[in-house]
Amino acid sequence: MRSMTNVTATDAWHKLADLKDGFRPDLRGWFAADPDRAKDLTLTAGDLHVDLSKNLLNEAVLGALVELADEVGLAAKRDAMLAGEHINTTEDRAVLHTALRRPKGDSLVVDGVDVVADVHATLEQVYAFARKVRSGEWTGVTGETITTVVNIGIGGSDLGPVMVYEALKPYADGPEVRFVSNIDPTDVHEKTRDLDPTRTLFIVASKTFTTLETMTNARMARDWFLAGLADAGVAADGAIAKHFAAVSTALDLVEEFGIDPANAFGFWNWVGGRYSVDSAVGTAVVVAIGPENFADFLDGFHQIDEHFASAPWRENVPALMGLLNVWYVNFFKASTHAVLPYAQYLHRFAAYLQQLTMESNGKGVKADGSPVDTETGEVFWGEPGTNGQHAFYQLIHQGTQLIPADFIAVATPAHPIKDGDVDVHELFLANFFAQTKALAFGKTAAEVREDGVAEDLVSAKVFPGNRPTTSIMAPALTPSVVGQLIALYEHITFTQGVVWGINSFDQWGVELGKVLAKQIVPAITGDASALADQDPSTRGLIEYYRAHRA
Ligand SMILES: O=P(O)(O)OC[C@H]1O[C@](O)(CO)[C@@H](O)[C@@H]1O
Repeated sequence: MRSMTNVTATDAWHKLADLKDGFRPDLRGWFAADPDRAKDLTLTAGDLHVDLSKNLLNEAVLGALVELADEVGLAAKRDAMLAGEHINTTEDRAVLHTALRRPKGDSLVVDGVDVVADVHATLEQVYAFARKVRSGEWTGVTGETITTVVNIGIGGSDLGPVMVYEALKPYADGPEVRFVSNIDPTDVHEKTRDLDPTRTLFIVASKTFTTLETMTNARMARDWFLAGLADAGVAADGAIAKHFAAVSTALDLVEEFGIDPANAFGFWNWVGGRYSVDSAVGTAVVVAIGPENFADFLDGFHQIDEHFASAPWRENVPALMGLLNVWYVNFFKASTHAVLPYAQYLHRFAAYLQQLTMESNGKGVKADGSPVDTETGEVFWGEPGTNGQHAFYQLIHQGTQLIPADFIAVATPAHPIKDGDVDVHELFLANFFAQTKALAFGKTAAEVREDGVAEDLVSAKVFPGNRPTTSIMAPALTPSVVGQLIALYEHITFTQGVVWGINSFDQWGVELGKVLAKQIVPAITGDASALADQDPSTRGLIEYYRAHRA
C-alpha cells in the first residue's frame, strides 16, 4: 500500500506552527483595527449564514489553512468521495451518502450501477408506505389505523431519525413516533407500556440486521405485540405483516425475522450508519413529517453538498470550519468542541453529532494502517442554550482549556410567543449574541474595577475573552435547514479526516466490546469456568452482580 503523506511535514503545517509560535489572540484589537472583519469572515452556504469572525484567525492563518487543504489534496479526496471511489479502504467500500440526496434524474454510475436511480426507486417505496400509514389506508390487524410508530434501532439507525424527528416536531402531523434503542429492557418497556398493539407499527432499522441491541429489542417488541393481541383475543394470523416494517441492507435477514419483504426498505453498503438518516433509515421521519417535507430535507443536504463540491476554499464553509477545527485541535491542543443550539428543537443535535464526528474521526491509525502523525478527533458535546449557560458555560468562559464552540440559531421561531410585551424569541437570541460577545471580548480587570468591584474579587470577575466561536444562523428551522446543518457537519468531519489522513468511514473501535459482551454472557448466567476465565476485576463485578441480583 502507498504510504501516506505526513501532514506535519507539509509546508502549510510548518507555516501554521510558526504562526502559532508568535500568535497573540486579540479579538478586541482585530475588530478595532479592521471594521470589515465581520463582513469579510461571514459566509453563506445554502440558507446558512456563518460568521467565522469570532475565531482565532487572521489572514495569515486563513491563508495557511487553505494551503493545507491544497497540500493534503482535499479537492481530489472530496471528488473521489463524490464519484464513488472506494475511499473506505478497510471495508473496501464507496462512501456515497451524498448520492442519497441527489435530485431525481441525476445519474451516478458506481461499480456498474446507477446509484441515484436506485435511491429514488427506494424513496418512492418509502414515500408510498408513509402515505398509506399517514392517510389511514394502512390498517392494523383489527382494521384500525396506526396511531404510534416505534422505531427500533441504535447508533446511526436511531440517533439520526430521533434527532430529526425532534428538530422537525412542528412539521410532524402524522402518527406519533417513539424510538427504542437501548438494550436496557426499560427502554422498550417505557416506550410501549401505554400503547395499544393493534394501533402500533414497529419499524426495525438496522443496516446489518444483526446488531445485538436492535435484534433483542425487535424480539421483545414482537413478544409484547403478540402477547397484547392474545390478551385482547385477537388472532395473530398475518398480524406481523401489518405491524412490522424494516429498514436494512440485509433484506434476507429481514425476511428470516418474519417481516414481509413488501414492508422492507433497503439501502446500500456505501451508506455508513451515521450517514444514513437521509436513506430509508429516515422512514419513521417520513411517516411523521410526510414525503414532501422529507424531500425538502434531502434538498437541504444537496445544497450544502453542491457548496462543498464547488466553493473555493476561502468561501467553503464546511472546509473552513473543518480546517479551523484542525487549527484548534493540533495547534491549541483543544480536545473538545461544543455545539450549542439556541433552538430547543435541536436538543438531540449534539448527541447525533457525537456519533457522526467521533465514530468518524476517533482514529489512531491512518488509512494506510500507519500511526497518525498528530492528534485526531476531538470530543464533540453540547446542550441547547440557554440551559447550558446555567450549567457548564462557566468553564468555557473562565476555565483553563480552550473550547471552540458553534452557536446555532434561527431568525423565525416556530412559536412566536410573548411574555407581556417581550418577544421571548428575542430574549432567547439576546443570550446567543451576548454569550458569543462575552466569549470573544471578555471583560478586563480595568472594566471590572470600573464596576466598583472590591480589589480582592477583581481577578475572579475577569473574563479573558479570545474564546473562539462560530455563529450559524438560518431563517427558520425548516426541513431543508435541518438537512443543511447535517450536511455541513458531515463535510466538516470529512475535511478533518482528510487532513489527518484517516479513514473517517470505518468504525472498528466498536467491535471488541461487542465480541467480549457475547463471551461474558455465560459467566454472568452461571457458567463457572467462563467466570474463572475472566480477569479479577471483571470477575469481581460479575460476582457482585450475582450476589445482589434480586
Ligand atoms: O444499523 P446497525 O447495523 O444495527 O448498526 C447500528 C450502529 O452500530 C455501529 O455499527 C456501531 O456498533 C454503528 O456504526 C451503527 O450506526
